[in-house]
Amino acid sequence: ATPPRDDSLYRALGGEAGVSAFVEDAIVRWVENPRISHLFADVDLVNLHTQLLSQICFESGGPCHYSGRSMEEAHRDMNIDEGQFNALVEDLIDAMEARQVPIAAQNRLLAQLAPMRHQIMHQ
Ligand code: HEM
Repeated sequence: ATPPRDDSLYRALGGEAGVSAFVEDAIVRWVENPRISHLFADVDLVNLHTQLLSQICFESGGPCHYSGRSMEEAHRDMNIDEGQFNALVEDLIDAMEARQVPIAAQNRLLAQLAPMRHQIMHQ
């Protein structure tokens, strides 16, 4: 039997409604951020929201499966540099702050996502 997943981070992020809300808020910020907006110009933002919701749900222990592309594949040919990576993360933090995600939960999620930078940058 598989042990039950620890969904404490998912719950601390506000579950499906909470994650959905801050992901939507973050996407609006990315699209409006002159440092990275050009990368989102031709992107299907509804699909992006769906994929990020399921990825963050999964990564935080929630009852979801991520069935989108690998991080290498999703960010291929964008040649994302460190400044752009940090710009996206700063907007994500602002979005979580605006949606009143507790700081401890913000930090746990960021720690979970940070190691992915190697699969995302310079692809
Ligand atoms: C830890 C950081 C990041 C995570 C977890 C992440 C996650 C994702 C996911 C799940 C998708 C959807 C993949 C799919 O549709 O199959 C995606 C797409 C995308 N990401 Fe990221 N991403 C991150 C960082 C970045 C950065 C730094 C940028 C640019 C500054 C970026 C730009 C994009 C764009 C433009 C797309 C849409 C690609 C397309 O639909 O063709 N991402 N990302």
